[in-house]
Amino acid sequence: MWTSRMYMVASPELCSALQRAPSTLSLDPVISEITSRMVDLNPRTASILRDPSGGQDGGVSLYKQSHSILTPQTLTDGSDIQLGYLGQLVNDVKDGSEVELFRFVRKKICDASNRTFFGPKNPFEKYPDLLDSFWDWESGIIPIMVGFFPRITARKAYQGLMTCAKAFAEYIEVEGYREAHYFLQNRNSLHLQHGITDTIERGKLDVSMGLAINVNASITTFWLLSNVFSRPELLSRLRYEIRKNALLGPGLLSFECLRQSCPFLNSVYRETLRLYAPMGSPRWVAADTMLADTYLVRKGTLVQTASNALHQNRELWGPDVESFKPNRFLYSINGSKTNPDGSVPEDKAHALHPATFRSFGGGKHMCPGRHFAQCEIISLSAVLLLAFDMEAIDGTDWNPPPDTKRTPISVMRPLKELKVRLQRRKEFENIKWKLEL
Ligand code: HEM
Repeated sequence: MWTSRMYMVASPELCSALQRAPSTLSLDPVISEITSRMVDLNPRTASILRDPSGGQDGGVSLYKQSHSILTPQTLTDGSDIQLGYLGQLVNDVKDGSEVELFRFVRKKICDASNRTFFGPKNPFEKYPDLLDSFWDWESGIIPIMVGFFPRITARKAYQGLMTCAKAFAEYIEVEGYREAHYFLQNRNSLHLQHGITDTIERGKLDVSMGLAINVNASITTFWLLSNVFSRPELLSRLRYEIRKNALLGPGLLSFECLRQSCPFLNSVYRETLRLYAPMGSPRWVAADTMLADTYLVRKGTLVQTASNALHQNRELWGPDVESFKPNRFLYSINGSKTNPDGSVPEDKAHALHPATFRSFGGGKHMCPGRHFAQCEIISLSAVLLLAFDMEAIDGTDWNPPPDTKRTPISVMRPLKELKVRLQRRKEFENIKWKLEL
Protein backbone atom coordinates (compact mmCIF):
# COMPACT_ATOMS: atom_id res chain seq x y z
CA MET A 1 0.00 0.00 0.00
CA TRP A 2 2.79 2.43 0.95
CA THR A 3 4.69 1.88 -2.24
CA SER A 4 1.71 1.96 -4.58
CA ARG A 5 0.79 4.84 -6.86
CA MET A 6 -1.25 7.65 -5.31
CA TYR A 7 -3.66 10.01 -7.05
CA MET A 8 -4.07 13.42 -5.42
CA VAL A 9 -7.45 15.12 -5.76
CA ALA A 10 -7.22 18.91 -5.63
CA SER A 11 -10.58 20.17 -6.89
CA PRO A 12 -13.78 20.38 -4.79
CA GLU A 13 -15.88 18.89 -7.60
CA LEU A 14 -13.63 15.83 -7.79
CA CYS A 15 -13.57 15.51 -3.99
CA SER A 16 -17.32 15.40 -4.17
CA ALA A 17 -17.16 12.63 -6.79
CA LEU A 18 -14.72 10.80 -4.52
CA GLN A 19 -17.19 11.06 -1.65
CA ARG A 20 -19.95 9.56 -3.77
CA ALA A 21 -17.72 6.84 -5.19
CA PRO A 22 -18.83 3.24 -4.91
CA SER A 23 -17.63 0.67 -2.41
CA THR A 24 -14.59 -0.03 -4.61
CA LEU A 25 -13.00 2.98 -2.84
CA SER A 26 -12.72 2.49 0.91
CA LEU A 27 -11.05 3.90 3.98
CA ASP A 28 -11.14 0.58 5.89
CA PRO A 29 -8.02 -1.04 4.35
CA VAL A 30 -6.11 2.23 4.90
CA ILE A 31 -7.17 2.49 8.56
CA SER A 32 -6.34 -1.15 9.25
CA GLU A 33 -2.90 -0.70 7.68
CA ILE A 34 -2.22 2.56 9.53
CA THR A 35 -3.46 1.14 12.85
CA SER A 36 -1.38 -2.03 12.50
CA ARG A 37 1.73 0.03 11.93
CA MET A 38 1.26 2.87 14.35
CA VAL A 39 0.66 0.61 17.35
CA ASP A 40 2.93 -2.16 15.99
CA LEU A 41 0.33 -4.95 16.14
CA ASN A 42 1.68 -8.49 15.96
CA PRO A 43 1.23 -10.26 12.59
CA ARG A 44 -1.78 -12.27 13.80
CA THR A 45 -3.76 -9.25 15.04
CA ALA A 46 -2.76 -7.25 11.97
CA SER A 47 -4.08 -9.99 9.68
CA ILE A 48 -7.39 -10.08 11.57
CA LEU A 49 -7.70 -6.33 11.07
CA ARG A 50 -6.82 -6.56 7.39
CA ASP A 51 -9.06 -9.56 6.61
CA PRO A 52 -11.95 -8.26 4.44
CA SER A 53 -13.99 -11.41 5.09
CA GLY A 54 -13.88 -11.17 8.88
CA GLY A 55 -12.49 -14.73 8.96
CA GLN A 56 -15.36 -16.54 7.23
CA ASP A 57 -16.87 -16.99 3.79
CA GLY A 58 -19.30 -14.16 3.11
CA GLY A 59 -18.42 -12.69 6.51
CA VAL A 60 -18.06 -9.06 7.48
CA SER A 61 -14.70 -7.48 8.30
CA LEU A 62 -13.91 -6.21 11.78
CA TYR A 63 -13.80 -2.65 10.43
CA LYS A 64 -17.17 -2.88 8.71
CA GLN A 65 -18.68 -4.15 11.96
CA SER A 66 -17.00 -1.31 13.87
CA HIS A 67 -18.92 1.23 11.76
CA SER A 68 -22.22 0.16 13.28
CA ILE A 69 -20.96 0.90 16.82
CA LEU A 70 -18.88 3.96 15.95
CA THR A 71 -21.50 6.37 14.67
CA PRO A 72 -21.91 10.13 15.19
CA GLN A 73 -24.88 9.27 17.42
CA THR A 74 -23.04 6.81 19.70
CA LEU A 75 -20.12 9.21 20.07
CA THR A 76 -22.40 12.19 20.71
CA ASP A 77 -23.93 10.19 23.55
CA GLY A 78 -20.75 10.96 25.49
CA SER A 79 -21.04 14.74 25.10
CA ASP A 80 -23.04 15.55 28.24
CA ILE A 81 -20.58 13.60 30.42
CA GLN A 82 -17.66 15.30 28.69
CA LEU A 83 -19.17 18.74 29.30
CA GLY A 84 -19.70 17.93 32.99
CA TYR A 85 -15.99 17.09 33.41
CA LEU A 86 -14.79 20.08 31.40
CA GLY A 87 -16.83 22.45 33.59
CA GLN A 88 -15.31 20.95 36.75
CA LEU A 89 -11.80 21.18 35.31
CA VAL A 90 -12.27 24.89 34.54
CA ASN A 91 -13.51 25.52 38.09
CA ASP A 92 -10.31 23.92 39.42
CA VAL A 93 -8.04 26.45 37.64
CA LYS A 94 -6.41 28.73 40.21
CA ASP A 95 -6.57 32.48 39.69
CA GLY A 96 -3.21 33.75 38.41
CA SER A 97 -2.07 30.30 37.15
CA GLU A 98 0.85 30.38 34.73
CA VAL A 99 0.71 27.59 32.19
CA GLU A 100 2.01 26.50 28.81
CA LEU A 101 -1.22 26.85 26.85
CA PHE A 102 -0.94 23.80 24.59
CA ARG A 103 -0.13 21.45 27.49
CA PHE A 104 -2.84 23.04 29.62
CA VAL A 105 -5.57 22.63 26.99
CA ARG A 106 -4.61 19.12 25.97
CA LYS A 107 -4.52 18.00 29.62
CA LYS A 108 -8.04 19.37 30.18
CA ILE A 109 -9.44 17.71 27.04
CA CYS A 110 -7.61 14.42 27.63
CA ASP A 111 -8.61 14.18 31.31
CA ALA A 112 -12.24 14.73 30.39
CA SER A 113 -12.38 12.54 27.29
CA ASN A 114 -10.45 9.61 28.77
CA ARG A 115 -12.87 9.65 31.71
CA THR A 116 -15.88 10.00 29.39
CA PHE A 117 -14.90 7.16 27.09
CA PHE A 118 -12.67 4.76 29.06
CA GLY A 119 -14.55 5.34 32.33
CA PRO A 120 -13.41 6.05 35.90
CA LYS A 121 -10.92 3.15 35.89
CA ASN A 122 -9.10 4.46 32.83
CA PRO A 123 -5.33 4.01 33.09
CA PHE A 124 -4.59 7.72 32.69
CA GLU A 125 -6.30 8.35 35.99
CA LYS A 126 -4.49 5.50 37.72
CA TYR A 127 -1.08 6.54 36.35
CA PRO A 128 -0.93 10.37 36.06
CA ASP A 129 2.39 10.24 34.13
CA LEU A 130 0.89 7.99 31.48
CA LEU A 131 -0.32 10.97 29.47
CA ASP A 132 3.32 11.97 28.89
CA SER A 133 4.00 8.48 27.50
CA PHE A 134 0.92 8.81 25.29
CA TRP A 135 2.20 12.11 23.83
CA ASP A 136 5.71 10.64 23.41
CA TRP A 137 4.10 7.96 21.26
CA GLU A 138 1.88 10.42 19.41
CA SER A 139 4.86 12.66 18.52
CA GLY A 140 6.69 9.70 16.98
CA ILE A 141 3.83 8.01 15.13
CA ILE A 142 5.25 8.74 11.69
CA PRO A 143 8.75 7.30 12.48
CA ILE A 144 7.02 4.27 14.03
CA MET A 145 4.87 3.75 10.94
CA VAL A 146 7.58 4.13 8.34
CA GLY A 147 10.65 3.00 10.25
CA PHE A 148 12.36 -0.36 10.23
CA PHE A 149 12.70 -1.77 13.76
CA PRO A 150 10.84 1.18 15.31
CA ARG A 151 11.70 -0.02 18.80
CA ILE A 152 15.27 1.04 17.96
CA THR A 153 14.81 3.80 15.37
CA ALA A 154 11.93 5.55 17.21
CA ARG A 155 12.90 4.52 20.73
CA LYS A 156 11.19 7.15 22.86
CA ALA A 157 7.90 6.95 20.94
CA TYR A 158 8.01 3.16 21.03
CA GLN A 159 8.59 3.12 24.77
CA GLY A 160 5.64 5.51 25.15
CA LEU A 161 3.47 3.14 23.11
CA MET A 162 4.41 0.06 25.11
CA THR A 163 3.96 1.83 28.46
CA CYS A 164 0.43 2.81 27.39
CA ALA A 165 -0.34 -0.65 25.92
CA LYS A 166 0.70 -2.35 29.19
CA ALA A 167 -1.39 0.03 31.28
CA PHE A 168 -4.40 -0.65 29.03
CA ALA A 169 -3.73 -4.40 29.21
CA GLU A 170 -3.96 -4.12 33.00
CA TYR A 171 -7.20 -2.12 32.66
CA ILE A 172 -8.62 -4.86 30.43
CA GLU A 173 -7.51 -7.62 32.83
CA VAL A 174 -9.38 -6.01 35.75
CA GLU A 175 -12.34 -5.40 33.43
CA GLY A 176 -12.15 -1.61 33.87
CA TYR A 177 -13.93 -1.27 30.50
CA ARG A 178 -17.17 -2.47 32.13
CA GLU A 179 -17.61 1.13 33.31
CA ALA A 180 -16.52 2.59 29.96
CA HIS A 181 -18.75 4.26 27.33
CA TYR A 182 -20.95 1.59 25.73
CA PHE A 183 -19.29 1.98 22.32
CA LEU A 184 -15.94 0.94 23.84
CA GLN A 185 -17.57 -2.01 25.60
CA ASN A 186 -19.06 -3.09 22.25
CA ARG A 187 -15.76 -2.57 20.47
CA ASN A 188 -14.04 -4.68 23.09
CA SER A 189 -16.57 -7.51 22.54
CA LEU A 190 -16.01 -7.23 18.80
CA HIS A 191 -12.27 -7.73 19.24
CA LEU A 192 -12.91 -10.86 21.30
CA GLN A 193 -15.40 -12.21 18.76
CA HIS A 194 -12.73 -11.85 16.08
CA GLY A 195 -10.26 -13.81 18.19
CA ILE A 196 -8.10 -10.95 19.51
CA THR A 197 -7.57 -12.24 23.04
CA ASP A 198 -4.03 -11.15 23.89
CA THR A 199 -4.43 -8.26 26.37
CA ILE A 200 -1.36 -6.36 25.15
CA GLU A 201 -2.76 -6.43 21.61
CA ARG A 202 -6.15 -5.30 22.87
CA GLY A 203 -4.38 -2.62 24.92
CA LYS A 204 -2.64 -1.37 21.75
CA LEU A 205 -6.01 -1.12 20.02
CA ASP A 206 -7.31 1.01 22.91
CA VAL A 207 -4.24 3.25 22.57
CA SER A 208 -5.08 3.73 18.88
CA MET A 209 -8.62 4.79 19.85
CA GLY A 210 -7.04 7.27 22.29
CA LEU A 211 -5.63 9.01 19.24
CA ALA A 212 -9.09 9.76 17.78
CA ILE A 213 -10.51 10.70 21.16
CA ASN A 214 -7.73 12.96 22.44
CA VAL A 215 -5.49 14.49 19.84
CA ASN A 216 -7.20 16.58 17.15
CA ALA A 217 -9.74 18.25 19.40
CA SER A 218 -7.15 19.40 21.92
CA ILE A 219 -4.83 20.87 19.27
CA THR A 220 -7.75 22.66 17.58
CA THR A 221 -8.88 24.20 20.90
CA PHE A 222 -5.36 25.50 21.46
CA TRP A 223 -5.30 27.28 18.06
CA LEU A 224 -8.76 28.74 18.53
CA LEU A 225 -7.82 30.23 21.91
CA SER A 226 -4.47 31.51 20.73
CA ASN A 227 -6.01 33.23 17.70
CA VAL A 228 -8.80 34.82 19.73
CA PHE A 229 -6.86 35.95 22.82
CA SER A 230 -4.27 37.57 20.56
CA ARG A 231 -6.99 39.80 18.98
CA PRO A 232 -8.64 42.01 21.64
CA GLU A 233 -11.41 43.23 19.32
CA LEU A 234 -12.34 39.73 18.28
CA LEU A 235 -12.23 38.62 21.92
CA SER A 236 -14.73 41.26 23.05
CA ARG A 237 -17.05 40.59 20.11
CA LEU A 238 -17.10 36.87 20.95
CA ARG A 239 -17.60 37.52 24.66
CA TYR A 240 -20.58 39.71 23.81
CA GLU A 241 -22.11 37.06 21.52
CA ILE A 242 -21.63 34.19 23.98
CA ARG A 243 -22.85 36.15 26.98
CA LYS A 244 -25.95 37.39 25.16
CA ASN A 245 -26.96 34.12 23.50
CA ALA A 246 -25.60 31.15 25.44
CA LEU A 247 -25.18 32.15 29.09
CA LEU A 248 -28.48 30.92 30.51
CA GLY A 249 -27.88 31.69 34.18
CA PRO A 250 -24.95 32.42 36.52
CA GLY A 251 -22.13 30.27 35.10
CA LEU A 252 -24.51 28.12 33.04
CA LEU A 253 -23.38 27.76 29.41
CA SER A 254 -25.47 25.84 26.90
CA PHE A 255 -23.82 24.05 23.98
CA GLU A 256 -27.06 24.04 21.95
CA CYS A 257 -27.16 27.86 22.26
CA LEU A 258 -23.46 28.13 21.38
CA ARG A 259 -24.09 25.99 18.31
CA GLN A 260 -27.35 27.53 17.15
CA SER A 261 -27.16 31.15 18.30
CA CYS A 262 -23.47 32.06 18.18
CA PRO A 263 -22.71 32.20 14.43
CA PHE A 264 -19.56 34.22 14.95
CA LEU A 265 -18.05 31.67 17.35
CA ASN A 266 -18.87 28.87 14.90
CA SER A 267 -17.26 30.81 12.08
CA VAL A 268 -14.09 31.25 14.16
CA TYR A 269 -14.14 27.50 14.90
CA ARG A 270 -14.34 26.55 11.22
CA GLU A 271 -11.69 29.12 10.22
CA THR A 272 -9.39 27.58 12.83
CA LEU A 273 -9.97 24.15 11.30
CA ARG A 274 -9.42 25.48 7.77
CA LEU A 275 -6.01 26.84 8.70
CA TYR A 276 -4.72 24.14 11.04
CA ALA A 277 -6.64 20.98 10.09
CA PRO A 278 -6.31 20.28 6.37
CA MET A 279 -6.95 16.58 6.91
CA GLY A 280 -6.69 13.97 4.18
CA SER A 281 -9.33 11.44 3.12
CA PRO A 282 -7.34 8.50 1.77
CA ARG A 283 -9.19 5.74 -0.10
CA TRP A 284 -7.87 2.37 -1.23
CA VAL A 285 -8.94 1.39 -4.74
CA ALA A 286 -10.11 -2.24 -4.65
CA ALA A 287 -11.11 -2.37 -8.36
CA ASP A 288 -10.66 -0.12 -11.40
CA THR A 289 -13.09 2.78 -10.84
CA MET A 290 -14.21 5.69 -12.99
CA LEU A 291 -14.31 9.00 -11.05
CA ALA A 292 -16.71 11.72 -12.24
CA ASP A 293 -17.08 9.84 -15.57
CA THR A 294 -13.62 11.18 -16.46
CA TYR A 295 -10.73 9.71 -14.50
CA LEU A 296 -9.96 6.04 -14.32
CA VAL A 297 -8.30 5.14 -11.03
CA ARG A 298 -6.59 1.79 -11.09
CA LYS A 299 -7.00 -1.13 -8.73
CA GLY A 300 -4.26 -1.33 -6.08
CA THR A 301 -3.67 2.42 -5.82
CA LEU A 302 -4.54 5.13 -3.30
CA VAL A 303 -6.68 8.18 -3.92
CA GLN A 304 -6.11 11.02 -1.49
CA THR A 305 -7.52 14.53 -1.15
CA ALA A 306 -4.89 17.27 -1.38
CA SER A 307 -6.55 19.05 1.52
CA ASN A 308 -3.80 21.54 2.25
CA ALA A 309 -3.83 22.65 -1.37
CA LEU A 310 -7.61 23.03 -1.18
CA HIS A 311 -7.60 24.95 2.10
CA GLN A 312 -4.85 27.23 0.80
CA ASN A 313 -6.17 27.81 -2.72
CA ARG A 314 -6.21 31.57 -3.45
CA GLU A 315 -8.54 31.14 -6.42
CA LEU A 316 -11.12 29.53 -4.17
CA TRP A 317 -10.82 31.52 -0.92
CA GLY A 318 -9.58 34.90 -2.10
CA PRO A 319 -6.35 36.88 -1.78
CA ASP A 320 -6.16 36.59 2.02
CA VAL A 321 -6.28 32.80 2.00
CA GLU A 322 -3.32 32.60 4.39
CA SER A 323 -4.78 34.90 7.05
CA PHE A 324 -7.11 34.09 9.90
CA LYS A 325 -10.44 35.73 8.94
CA PRO A 326 -12.89 35.29 11.82
CA ASN A 327 -15.98 35.91 9.69
CA ARG A 328 -15.05 33.76 6.68
CA PHE A 329 -17.72 31.19 7.62
CA LEU A 330 -20.32 33.64 8.89
CA TYR A 331 -22.65 33.63 5.88
CA SER A 332 -22.10 30.06 4.75
CA ILE A 333 -21.06 26.97 6.67
CA ASN A 334 -18.88 26.09 3.65
CA GLY A 335 -17.00 29.39 3.79
CA SER A 336 -17.03 32.33 1.38
CA LYS A 337 -14.54 33.69 -1.11
CA THR A 338 -13.45 37.11 0.14
CA ASN A 339 -13.63 40.26 -2.00
CA PRO A 340 -10.39 41.73 -3.41
CA ASP A 341 -10.34 44.18 -0.45
CA GLY A 342 -10.46 41.25 2.01
CA SER A 343 -14.07 41.76 3.14
CA VAL A 344 -16.46 38.82 3.33
CA PRO A 345 -19.53 39.21 1.08
CA GLU A 346 -22.64 39.40 3.25
CA ASP A 347 -24.62 36.80 1.34
CA LYS A 348 -24.24 33.29 0.02
CA ALA A 349 -23.29 34.41 -3.49
CA HIS A 350 -19.62 33.73 -2.87
CA ALA A 351 -20.15 30.55 -0.84
CA LEU A 352 -17.69 27.78 -1.60
CA HIS A 353 -18.44 24.29 -2.87
CA PRO A 354 -19.29 22.09 0.18
CA ALA A 355 -16.44 19.67 -0.56
CA THR A 356 -13.78 22.41 -0.30
CA PHE A 357 -13.65 22.27 3.50
CA ARG A 358 -11.82 19.04 4.29
CA SER A 359 -11.21 19.04 8.06
CA PHE A 360 -13.60 16.17 8.77
CA GLY A 361 -13.18 14.39 5.44
CA GLY A 362 -16.36 13.53 3.60
CA GLY A 363 -18.87 10.98 2.36
CA LYS A 364 -19.55 7.69 4.08
CA HIS A 365 -16.35 7.89 6.14
CA MET A 366 -16.73 11.48 7.28
CA CYS A 367 -15.41 11.76 10.84
CA PRO A 368 -18.04 10.24 13.16
CA GLY A 369 -16.59 12.27 16.06
CA ARG A 370 -17.25 15.66 14.42
CA HIS A 371 -20.31 16.59 16.52
CA PHE A 372 -18.62 15.44 19.71
CA ALA A 373 -15.53 17.46 18.74
CA GLN A 374 -17.51 20.60 17.95
CA CYS A 375 -19.29 20.34 21.30
CA GLU A 376 -16.13 19.98 23.39
CA ILE A 377 -14.08 22.52 21.43
CA ILE A 378 -16.57 25.37 21.32
CA SER A 379 -17.84 24.77 24.85
CA LEU A 380 -14.39 24.69 26.44
CA SER A 381 -13.29 27.68 24.36
CA ALA A 382 -16.43 29.67 25.26
CA VAL A 383 -16.07 29.12 29.00
CA LEU A 384 -12.36 30.03 28.94
CA LEU A 385 -13.10 33.18 26.90
CA LEU A 386 -15.72 34.31 29.38
CA ALA A 387 -14.05 33.26 32.61
CA PHE A 388 -10.45 34.42 32.09
CA ASP A 389 -8.17 37.11 30.82
CA MET A 390 -5.00 35.63 29.36
CA GLU A 391 -1.68 37.31 28.67
CA ALA A 392 1.35 35.78 26.99
CA ILE A 393 4.32 35.74 29.40
CA ASP A 394 8.04 34.90 29.62
CA GLY A 395 8.74 36.40 26.19
CA THR A 396 6.60 33.82 24.38
CA ASP A 397 4.27 34.86 21.55
CA TRP A 398 0.68 34.15 20.56
CA ASN A 399 0.15 32.04 17.46
CA PRO A 400 3.47 30.19 17.30
CA PRO A 401 4.42 28.61 13.95
CA PRO A 402 2.56 25.36 13.24
CA ASP A 403 4.27 22.09 12.36
CA THR A 404 3.13 21.63 8.77
CA LYS A 405 4.91 18.29 8.33
CA ARG A 406 2.35 16.14 10.12
CA THR A 407 -0.63 16.81 7.89
CA PRO A 408 -2.74 15.19 6.60
CA ILE A 409 -2.96 12.69 9.46
CA SER A 410 -3.30 15.14 12.32
CA VAL A 411 -4.07 18.76 13.14
CA MET A 412 -0.85 20.81 13.09
CA ARG A 413 0.84 21.17 16.45
CA PRO A 414 2.51 24.40 17.61
CA LEU A 415 6.27 24.32 17.12
CA LYS A 416 7.02 26.67 20.03
CA GLU A 417 5.80 27.03 23.58
CA LEU A 418 3.22 29.68 24.46
CA LYS A 419 3.17 30.53 28.17
CA VAL A 420 0.19 32.43 29.52
CA ARG A 421 -1.12 33.80 32.81
CA LEU A 422 -4.80 33.13 33.50
CA GLN A 423 -6.58 35.78 35.54
CA ARG A 424 -10.21 35.24 36.57
CA ARG A 425 -12.32 38.11 35.26
CA LYS A 426 -13.83 40.25 38.05
CA GLU A 427 -17.32 39.83 36.66
CA PHE A 428 -17.23 36.04 37.06
CA GLU A 429 -14.79 35.80 39.95
CA ASN A 430 -16.90 33.66 42.29
CA ILE A 431 -18.89 31.82 39.68
CA LYS A 432 -18.94 28.00 39.50
CA TRP A 433 -19.18 27.11 35.81
CA LYS A 434 -21.49 24.45 34.48
CA LEU A 435 -21.46 23.34 30.86
CA GLU A 436 -24.54 21.58 29.54
CA LEU A 437 -25.83 20.30 26.22
C1 HEM B 1 -11.02 18.51 15.54
C2 HEM B 1 -11.21 17.23 15.78
C3 HEM B 1 -11.22 16.15 14.72
C4 HEM B 1 -10.82 16.19 13.40
C5 HEM B 1 -10.21 17.36 12.65
C6 HEM B 1 -11.08 14.86 12.85
C7 HEM B 1 -10.84 14.50 11.52
C8 HEM B 1 -11.10 13.25 10.98
C9 HEM B 1 -10.90 12.89 9.59
C10 HEM B 1 -10.38 13.83 8.49
C11 HEM B 1 -11.24 11.59 9.43
C12 HEM B 1 -11.18 10.78 8.12
C13 HEM B 1 -12.41 11.11 7.26
C14 HEM B 1 -12.31 10.67 5.83
O1 HEM B 1 -11.40 9.91 5.49
O2 HEM B 1 -13.14 11.11 5.00
C15 HEM B 1 -11.65 11.11 10.73
C16 HEM B 1 -12.04 9.82 11.00
C17 HEM B 1 -12.40 9.37 12.24
N1 HEM B 1 -12.56 10.13 13.38
FE1 HEM B 1 -12.21 12.11 13.59
N2 HEM B 1 -11.60 14.06 13.82
C18 HEM B 1 -11.71 14.80 14.98
C19 HEM B 1 -12.21 14.37 16.20
C20 HEM B 1 -12.64 13.09 16.46
C21 HEM B 1 -13.15 12.65 17.74
C22 HEM B 1 -13.30 13.53 18.98
C23 HEM B 1 -13.44 11.31 17.61
C24 HEM B 1 -13.99 10.35 18.61
C25 HEM B 1 -14.58 10.69 19.72
C26 HEM B 1 -13.12 10.93 16.23
C27 HEM B 1 -13.26 9.67 15.71
C28 HEM B 1 -12.96 9.30 14.41
C29 HEM B 1 -13.05 7.93 13.90
C30 HEM B 1 -13.45 6.71 14.70
C31 HEM B 1 -12.71 7.97 12.53
C32 HEM B 1 -12.64 6.80 11.54
C33 HEM B 1 -13.93 6.74 10.73
C34 HEM B 1 -14.05 5.52 9.82
O3 HEM B 1 -13.27 4.58 9.94
O4 HEM B 1 -14.94 5.53 8.92
N3 HEM B 1 -12.65 12.04 15.57
N4 HEM B 1 -11.57 12.14 11.65
